[in-house]
Amino acid sequence: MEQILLSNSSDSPLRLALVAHDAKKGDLVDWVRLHVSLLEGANLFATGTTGTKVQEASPLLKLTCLKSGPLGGDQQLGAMICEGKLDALFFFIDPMSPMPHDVDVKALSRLAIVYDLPSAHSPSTADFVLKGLYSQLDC
Ligand SMILES: O=C(CO)COP(=O)(O)O
Repeated sequence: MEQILLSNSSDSPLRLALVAHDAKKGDLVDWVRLHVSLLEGANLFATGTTGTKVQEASPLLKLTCLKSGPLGGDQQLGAMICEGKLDALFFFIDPMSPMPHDVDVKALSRLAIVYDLPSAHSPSTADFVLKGLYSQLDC
């Protein structure tokens, strides 16, 4: 099994993507608050509305807001995955609502699998992924 490549070196901050559908934005904001001390050391990228809410709740984070998901933000993150510019994806998907941009949601999830990018879709898996990433950096 190939070793997961984290960032460019152990000195560079992790590059983490944050995305949540509307019904899950509160869960993501709570999860970020819980892990804010770890996340303050990371470079964060988020789709527009998610990023705005995360930044309001945790203003000290280094966060780049991309386009809103349905307006191309999911695809911008997909391009970053292809280009090796992300170390993990935290994508809190709403499994109960139909999405007008379902193709973008699928494309983003699919590219994370294609490139074997560590990904989490719920708070409990996000805990494992984040702790796993930082434990690799500590080695
Ligand atoms: O729709 C999204 C992901 O598919 C999220 O986009 P926003 O963060 O702009 O709401």
